[in-house]
This record gives sequence, C-alpha cells and structure tokens, in this order.
Amino acid sequence: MIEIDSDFRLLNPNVNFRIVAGPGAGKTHWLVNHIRNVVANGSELERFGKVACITYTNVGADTVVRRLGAASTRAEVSTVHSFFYKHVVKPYLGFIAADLEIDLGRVSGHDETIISDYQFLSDWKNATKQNYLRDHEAIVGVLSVIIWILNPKGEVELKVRRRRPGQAQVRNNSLVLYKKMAWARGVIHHDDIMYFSYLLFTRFPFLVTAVASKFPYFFVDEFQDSNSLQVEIFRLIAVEGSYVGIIGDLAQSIYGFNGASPTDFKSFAAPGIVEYVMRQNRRSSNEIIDALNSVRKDIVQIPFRNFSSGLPEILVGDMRLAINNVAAKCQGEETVTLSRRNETVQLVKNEGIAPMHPLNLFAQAISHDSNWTRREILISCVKAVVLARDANFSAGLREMLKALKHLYDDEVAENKKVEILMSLLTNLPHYSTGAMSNFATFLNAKYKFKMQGFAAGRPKLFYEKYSFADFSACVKQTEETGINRTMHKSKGDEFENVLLLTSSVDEIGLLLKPDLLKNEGHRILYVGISRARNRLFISVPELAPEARKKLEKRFKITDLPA
Ligand SMILES: Nc1ncnc2c1ncn2[C@@H]1O[C@H](COP(=O)(O)OP(=O)(O)OP(=O)(O)O)[C@@H](O)[C@H]1O
Repeated sequence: MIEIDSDFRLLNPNVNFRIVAGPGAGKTHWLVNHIRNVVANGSELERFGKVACITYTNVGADTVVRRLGAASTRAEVSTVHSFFYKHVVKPYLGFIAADLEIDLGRVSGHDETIISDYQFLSDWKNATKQNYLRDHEAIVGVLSVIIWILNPKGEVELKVRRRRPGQAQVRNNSLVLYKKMAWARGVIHHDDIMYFSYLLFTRFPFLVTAVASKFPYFFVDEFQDSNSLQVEIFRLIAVEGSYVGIIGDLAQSIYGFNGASPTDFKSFAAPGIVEYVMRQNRRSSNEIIDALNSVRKDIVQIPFRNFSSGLPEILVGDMRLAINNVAAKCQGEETVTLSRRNETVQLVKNEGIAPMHPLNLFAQAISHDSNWTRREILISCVKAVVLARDANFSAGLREMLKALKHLYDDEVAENKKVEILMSLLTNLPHYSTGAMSNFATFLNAKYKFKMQGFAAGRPKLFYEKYSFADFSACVKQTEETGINRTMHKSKGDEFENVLLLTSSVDEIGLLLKPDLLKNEGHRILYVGISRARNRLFISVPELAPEARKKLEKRFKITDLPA
C-alpha cells in the first residue's frame, strides 16, 4: 500500500485505485481535488464525457458539488439510486418492462412506498398461499426491509434484510410476486433501481458500454456502504474500461441493513488497481483522536492539526440536563446532537425530551385503520409538515405530493402541493397539539380533502389516542441537515462540538469492549465520535463502577444532578 496524504496529486488519472483511510483523513477533500484534476487533464474525457461520482447520501452529493464549484458541470455527482435511475433505468426500462410486468405508464420515479391496502395484501397472500399470515402491519414490516442481493453463487435474490424473532413468517419465494404486483401499479422502490440496472446491463451489454463511454472516470465515495449487487454493477463498468476509483473506511461501514458487506471494499478487483492509504486525521483534537485510536487496530491515526481541547466528557444522568449542560459550555459555537435512534432526534427537536416513544405509529396505523387512502394521506401530511418545518422543504413537498395524488390527478396534485404545504405550516398551531383525529378533521374542513370520517371503532380510538406530536415524533427523515441528527445521517459531515445522545450504556459498548470489525453498533458510535472537530460529549443515563473505571483514562466523567 502506498502512503499518501490528502494533498497528494495523482498525476496520471488513468488508473483504477482504492483509497483506504480513517475518519477526517481528507478522503472527500482529496476526491474533490481529484475530480478537478481529471476535469482539467483527464485524457479520456474528450468533449462529452463526464466524471461520475457516486455518494451514498444526498447530503454527501451536495457537499461534493458545492466544493467542486465550476468543475461540477463536467461531473455527475449523485446518490447511487439517482445515478442509475437517470442513466440506465429511466431511458431503458422499456426493454424489460413487459417481461417484468411493469406498468410503464404509471411509473413516476422511485420511493419507499410499501403498498399496504387490505385488498392488495389479501390478493398477494392468496396468490402465494400464505393466508396464515394475519397481521398486515407485521407483513408490511417485513416488506419494507427486503432487498435485492447477489448471492455467493452469483445469482440475484430477493431477501429479507433482517430476520428477527417474532417477525411475520413471510416466505422468501413469495417476495418476487409482491414486487411484480407493485410494479404492475407503477410502484418502484429505490432498491429495484439496482436490480433493473443489473438486468439491463447483463441482458444488453451495450448499455454498460454506453455508461462507460459517457463516464470514463467513475468514482465511488464511502464504497464500504455498497452491497453485493451494487459492487457487481461497478465491476461491470470497470471491466468495460472506465477508470474506477473507490474510497472508503471499513470502520465506518454502517449500512449492513442494506446488505453492505465491509469485505467487498477490501476485495473489489479491477485491472491493475493501485492501493493507497491515508493515515492522518485532519479533523479532530488530539484527545478525540486518542479516543478513536484506542478502539481501532488497523489504522492508527496521526493528528494533523495537533491541538488539545481537553478530554472528551461523559455526562451521566438525564438527557435533558446533558443538553442544557453542553449548551451552556458551548455557547455561540456550532454544537450538534447525534443520536442512534430517529425517535430521539424527533424528541429533541420537539423540545419535549419526553420519555422515548416506544411505538412506530406509522406501522401501527396499518392494523388500526383499514382505509388505505385515509391512512396514507394522514401519514404523508404529517411527514410533509415535519420535514418542511425542519428545513427540508423539498422532501416535505414530495410527501405532500404523495398525499395529494390520492385525491387529485397528477397534474392538479402537482399544482396544489406548494400552496397546501405552506398553508399547513402557517396553521401548525391549530393542530400541532391536538389528537390525530383533529388533524384529519382540520384537513377535511380547510382543504376539502374528503377523507372518510371516523365512526366509532378502531380507527377512531387510535387517532384519538395519539396526537399529531406523537406521530411527528415517528417521522423518519429522509435527509437531516439540522443540528439534531441521527449518527447515520451525520456521515461525511463534521461539526465544532458534538453531543452524542445514548439511551443506555449498551450504546457505548465500543468504548468498553471494542469490536469494530464485527459489531455494526460499534461502527455507528465510531462515526458519531469522529464527527467532532473540537469538543466531544457523550450523554449516558447511568454508568456502573467498572465501566466508569475503564473510561476514566480517556474521558472526563461528570455526574449530573438527579
Ligand atoms: N489537504 C487539505 N487541506 C486543507 N484541508 C483539508 C485537507 N484535507 C482535509 N482537509 C479538511 O479536513 C477535514 C476532514 O476532511 P474530509 O471531510 O475530506 O475527511 P474524510 O476522510 O472524508 O472524513 P470522513 O470519512 O470522516 O467523512 C475537512 O474539514 C477538510 O476540509
């Protein structure tokens, strides 16, 4: 392996390469400069070629585009699904639509919708002889975690990502029919994009040639998050002649639930691939780097800024007190909270810091409200409001459009989405503290939504029991750019000060008995810790004496008042 730092310039960009480096090493910084270099000097780019840069989050893509400046016009920087939708699936889906029974006329993009109306699920259960499955909520729970993978025999398979005890016993061989029934309604999931691309590439190899000639340089950031099918697609592109560069960090592999296998990053093969490693950490203080080094064996990072900000601090006690404590210490400085669970993020945002919501109300709605249209409208409206309120207006608009499509034809829905979402935000005080049933009444009265009302019974009890605020605590944000995020959504970013919120000492297992290789929970905390430039705080509800003793070496421990 060749040691480089982030100022290294690859003079001949016509090579395949792999760069391995820890957090804050300057991978993104290097990649941005490398793209600029290729745009200026890449001999294969010619007049119409572009540099492809795949990232795994929209935030990551935005960061690269922003830093590229003018060079971004010769680069296509996007998430893996957007890239393959735009360049492979959208233009060529017609080649396989009849075979897969996809209703092309009804396809408009890709999202995470799981079709959950009673009739649809009943038809699917009948067709797959699974009438023993009674709980529709549990079925949808399984259908929302299925994924296309390439198995070790090289065959594409549809699998449940995480099999759990108590999960609905949906048979693997019934999943393809679910997909076909969804495609027949024009519903395409994000992950289907990779399956369709794989089919198109293997059945019509000239399409790989077309992509490779349009993108003679093809880079993948955060490669460790790719799953086996994605890796195979990248391999096909490398074989076809694009210069492929992959960049990543095994210790930051946190998308196991998407089928990502850290070993794929190590074993990815491309002709003459050159291996580089970066050992610096250009982000964090010496003490934070010490904490990172103490849990990692493969790369020992060298501080670049070489400055001290005091020991990172563990705050033992109530989460709200920890937030106030850190806010007082870091006044006027950029400070973010990072949490493992999305529910914690929402509660911090809502400033409730109430006991954590143990429920996923969106999933529960399936078994409590059999009226699919009403349920989807209500859920999408809650998501639209919460997303738009939290500075992600475009994601909010997408949800608003989904809700309106249940009520109007596509063009009318498109025309109304902005006006209704703005009005919902303005009117937030009218429904934000009331029950969900009041929110439904509000939508019908104010916007003439014509959702079916609630007679006595299960839906009525359910929507009266839970408030709009309860539902909004369950919104899973597609993108989080605010100061309260999940650790997953903080990937690739950095902040002056970070407060990690944990709900039990188990969540800091990394610091007590590290196993970065095997334990994804440990890698998630590692990502969280490594986001901080200056000061790091960790809130835990309690700490046993042995754990305390162990942590005292590298952390200041503060007991918050009871
Ligand atoms: N050569 C450089 N010159 C100036 N600043 C740099 C250089 N390399 C990195 N940096 C800065 O160091 C910080 C960390 O770099 P970067 O975000 O590229 O690291 P990374 O390896 O992508 O991190 P991670 O994997 O943790 O997301 C950023 O603030 C970046 O601007």
